[in-house]
Amino acid sequence: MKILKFGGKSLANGKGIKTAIQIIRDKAKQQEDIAVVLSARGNATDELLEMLEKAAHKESYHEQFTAFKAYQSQIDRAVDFSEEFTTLENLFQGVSLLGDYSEKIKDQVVSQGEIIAAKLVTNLLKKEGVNAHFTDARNLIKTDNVFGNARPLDVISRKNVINHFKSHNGTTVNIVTGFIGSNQNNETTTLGRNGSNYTAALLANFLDAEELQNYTHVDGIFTANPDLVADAKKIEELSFNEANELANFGANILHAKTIVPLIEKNIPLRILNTFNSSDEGTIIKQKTIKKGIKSISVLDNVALVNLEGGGLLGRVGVDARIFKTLGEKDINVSIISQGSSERGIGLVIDANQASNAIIALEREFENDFYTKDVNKISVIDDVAVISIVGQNLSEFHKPYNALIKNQIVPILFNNTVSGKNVSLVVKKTQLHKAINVIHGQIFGISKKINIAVFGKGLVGGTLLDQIVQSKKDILDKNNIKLNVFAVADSQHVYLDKNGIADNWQETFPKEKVAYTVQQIIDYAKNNHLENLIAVDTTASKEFIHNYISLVNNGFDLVSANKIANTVEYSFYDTLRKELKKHQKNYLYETNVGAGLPLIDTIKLLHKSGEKIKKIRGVFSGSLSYLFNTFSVEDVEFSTVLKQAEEKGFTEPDAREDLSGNDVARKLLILARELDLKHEFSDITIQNLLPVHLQAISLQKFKNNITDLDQTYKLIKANQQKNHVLRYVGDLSTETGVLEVKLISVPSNSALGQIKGSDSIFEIYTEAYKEQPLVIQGAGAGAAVTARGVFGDILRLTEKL
Ligand SMILES: NC(=O)C1=CN([C@@H]2O[C@H](COP(=O)(O)OP(=O)(O)OC[C@H]3O[C@@H](n4cnc5c(N)ncnc54)[C@H](O)[C@@H]3O)[C@@H](O)[C@H]2O)C=CC1
Ligand SMILES: N[C@@H](CC=O)C(=O)O
Repeated sequence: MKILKFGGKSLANGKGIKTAIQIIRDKAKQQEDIAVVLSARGNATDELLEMLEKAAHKESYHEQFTAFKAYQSQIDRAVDFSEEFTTLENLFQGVSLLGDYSEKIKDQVVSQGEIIAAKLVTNLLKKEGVNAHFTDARNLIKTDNVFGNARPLDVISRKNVINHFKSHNGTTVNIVTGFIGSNQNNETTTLGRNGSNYTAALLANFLDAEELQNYTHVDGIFTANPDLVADAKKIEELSFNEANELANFGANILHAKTIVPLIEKNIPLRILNTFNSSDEGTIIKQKTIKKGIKSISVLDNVALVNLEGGGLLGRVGVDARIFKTLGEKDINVSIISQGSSERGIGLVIDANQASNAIIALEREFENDFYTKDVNKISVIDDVAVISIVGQNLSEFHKPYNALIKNQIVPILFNNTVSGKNVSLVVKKTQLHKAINVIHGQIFGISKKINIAVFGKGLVGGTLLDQIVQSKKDILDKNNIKLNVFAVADSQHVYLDKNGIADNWQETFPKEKVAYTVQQIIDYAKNNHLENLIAVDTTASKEFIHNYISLVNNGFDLVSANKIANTVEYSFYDTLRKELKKHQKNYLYETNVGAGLPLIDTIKLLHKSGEKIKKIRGVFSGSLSYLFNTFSVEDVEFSTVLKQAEEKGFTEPDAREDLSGNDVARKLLILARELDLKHEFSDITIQNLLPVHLQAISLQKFKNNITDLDQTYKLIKANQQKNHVLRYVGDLSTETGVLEVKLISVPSNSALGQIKGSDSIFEIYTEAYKEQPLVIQGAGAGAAVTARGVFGDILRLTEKL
């Protein structure tokens, strides 16, 4: 036999009840041996309780009652509910007169919901030709006298059920009311939370069913609550033990007491979706094939009570007193944590009981306060418990590290001795983010990286386009979801927590709003965005002052902007200390050589102890292009400069390149990588700009750009034969000299032979003494730079 159980939503008017009837009918027609257990339909239980409350407060419940009756009768007007409706009317009237009600009355009221459901379904099935039999569970499930949460009496209930099914067998399909029973005086009782599931589990146990099929409105048990984690996936199978842990820790589709009768008889429980008949659901059984982490569940209506005191050390019986005190107040402790120093004990309890718990504990430990053995009993009531069911402790460092990287420091930990369940208490405000971080980490379904791009000019804009083009591939290949939630220029931002549109260029002007960086930080916080990266593709001297605040607020940094690495050393140093303190990363590979792997190589050589003696080369892509072209073509200097600008090689203000500042910055960045604490002012720079073009506005400079032509014509003409101009940087760690200057070199030398916008870096080390290690390639350009920034982002995603 199979027991089928249908929940309230599966029996609601419309598609629910229609489909439920079809499912039962088809199984009956296929001569499956089934019994059906039903909850109240739709929101009937809640509505009955609301009306009862209204009656107790002498408020009018009549309108709601009329609507209730209409809803319940709507599907089949032939069913006679007069007995149930009259019972309810009488009960409400009585309660209204008294202005109060007991748990016993409440049970009589709510039980009508299940009775009405079972009567209706029986009738509908009969119309479909099924030999359905209305079965009132009050005649079968006998309970104690605890109204509202009655405990079934095993022996007598078992006997009643077996006898009933003996006399109603064969083609009969028993339609049983869930949730309700009766005591020895035949007074109606109810089985408490998840009571209908409990009835179904008891029936399965008493009748040795082969399976219990629980029809719900979801496809099964998920790796996490899909309302909180968009990436949550359905679990195919769970063991009873895992289901039990999930049940204990808030997976409200299950309840521990409903699993026990199934474990006893090894009866599988299948969670199915009434509305998705093609889905196999989740099966819960004794043994499963797949091992490992199965699900994350949450308890969010909890409080953490903390009892602290130096005098607790070595004292016998403290825990016993705590539990006795709480037990007397009927307060259940779901987690206890005590350090080996015994100076503090943390207890997780239901949030609604926190005040009672504090009052009771303060009373119990009153004398211990006087003797100063206990200093403090406090409560943190805005906490939540996340339980990772199936989590092996040996693997726990992964989600833990991910939490810390996202600035979520759990308040308390707890694990089961079997090592298959770890629970964390976190601040409720961090719950959403925490559960997503853990889920992404342990299921590896896809790790979501939330990116804010500051600066949407040449490099930033190209980067955004590259992300749009590649994000699907990256998701498919690497399981990484790149979610750009903010794009900003100097004044406006376009925000979307679910990711900017692919046509962001068109959307930006429509969606943009004025902003401060703090508002973007708050946006990320309020939307629980995890794995945050801020990308600086500005050339701004001001923007870098946001770096520390971004780092403090959980962002890792990627930057094409060279300013932060080249302002005074104290800033450089402070930023690194903040990064270390917050375990954040700052990647800036494109600062020198655009997309070339230069900084990484230098770092690696330096870290490995290889002494770098000298770095020399053409550091600037734009000046490389400028002099490569100008040296060999008969063309004006200003014309080539304009071409370099148009090709995106120059800085937003090309004078940054011509002044030598940009190359000097690159030199300084490399020097600092080698632990030289140089300042920008320590660099000897040959400025290629005549004085009158240096301090004027950018526009004026552009208008007078041809003023450069005569000077460079002369310099070019005065060179030795077969020589070309190159603007080079020279860094000597031995002398500490950093120099940038224009030189003339033989056209067949290494520097003389470079083409286009190529940069070339010659790295002389102890191992690479005579023949330097050479890195050469495009040293500027939006596409290569954006690709380099993208590379940094991807490098970071591996660390997150
Ligand atoms: N072009 C190249 O080959 C390379 C460029 N870089 C660096 O990339 C950076 C960007 O260069 P481009 O894209 O050519 O510049 P760009 O001028 O085209 O774009 C800069 C963008 O930053 C925005 N911006 C300015 N101040 C801002 C602020 N405070 N907050 C937010 N946005 C702000 C501007 O509105 C503009 O959209 C520069 O720092 C440059 O040194 C680095 C390596 C190579
Ligand atoms: N303007 C720079 C761009 C890269 O940093 C250069 O020309 O090298």
